[in-house]
Amino acid sequence: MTIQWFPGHMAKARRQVTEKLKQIDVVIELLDARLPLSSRNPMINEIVGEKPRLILLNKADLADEQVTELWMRYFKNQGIRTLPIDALSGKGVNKLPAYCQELAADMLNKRAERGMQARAVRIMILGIPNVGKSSLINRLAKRAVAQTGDRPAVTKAQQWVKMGDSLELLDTPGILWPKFEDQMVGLRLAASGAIKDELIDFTEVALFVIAYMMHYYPERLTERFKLKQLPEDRVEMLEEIAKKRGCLVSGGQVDYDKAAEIFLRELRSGKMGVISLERPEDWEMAEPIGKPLSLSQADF
Ligand SMILES: Nc1nc2c(ncn2[C@@H]2O[C@H](COP(=O)(O)OP(=O)(O)OP(=O)(O)O)[C@@H](O)[C@H]2O)c(=O)[nH]1
Repeated sequence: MTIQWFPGHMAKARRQVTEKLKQIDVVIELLDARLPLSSRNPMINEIVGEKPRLILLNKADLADEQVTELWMRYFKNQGIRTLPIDALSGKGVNKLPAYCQELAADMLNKRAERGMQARAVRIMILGIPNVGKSSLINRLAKRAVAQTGDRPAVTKAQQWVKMGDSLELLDTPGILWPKFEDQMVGLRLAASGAIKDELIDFTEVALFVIAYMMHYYPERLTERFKLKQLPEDRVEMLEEIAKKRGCLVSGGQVDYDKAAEIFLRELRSGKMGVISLERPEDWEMAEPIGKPLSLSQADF
């Protein structure tokens, strides 16, 4: 699904989320474990405010476990609890109810002090498109309440889904936009498959990922493409990939775009192993790896 994120739509999305939040005790912020900050809404702290929050690092099955640990530490330092999960297989999801109960303890205690009846903790899921919100809702509800993947925009009344006696989940997630102002974010989202292929320049995105892998995962490249040594730069690396995958045009020239597309498909299908596309330190670097991509708000 491509969402046309124009300023009016962002304001509307924010209003809708803010409205839903009034009924919520604990917010579940869903991020992509491979690119947590790039898959995060830039105004999330302002939107969520002081409400207790849990960050779920979804698609952890596709991320580098060691890097996921660095991210958990990063968010812990900001006072936010994280849980890596895989919404498809359900791995990690069973810990969620206990975490939500802990985060809602203040609210529950206050109610008890005032002599009010105990009630279920109400939670909702917030995240950018394609991060796995519907997959998680279906997993938590143990049935298909939210549709995943491509679907027409169908509006239906929101409902609470009971999760045991102590938790209630809002069956419609809050959809927010990513950070458009940062072009590196666009590259990471494109690499992860979050942006429609028709809208991306394969070569640009592949060169970004190649540069990243030459730095952090050089042996994956040499092993996958059977190279004795790593080439000098990323363009040479893409040339090698083109040669290995038979992407040649007449006159012996290489077809960069075809090679880039093949490379990205191999990356996304996990053929190069689990890979994280950003690390906390990338956000502190003066010269980021890779070059910017020109994406507009309408591309998401
Ligand atoms: N490998 C892996 N894939 C996942 C996981 N969670 C979701 N996906 C896939 O990611 C894609 C997007 O999942 P959805 O649940 O539709 O995401 P969403 O956030 O509801 O997306 P929108 O409806 O666009 O807002 C689907 O192809 C899912 O199968 C996960 O934990 N691991």
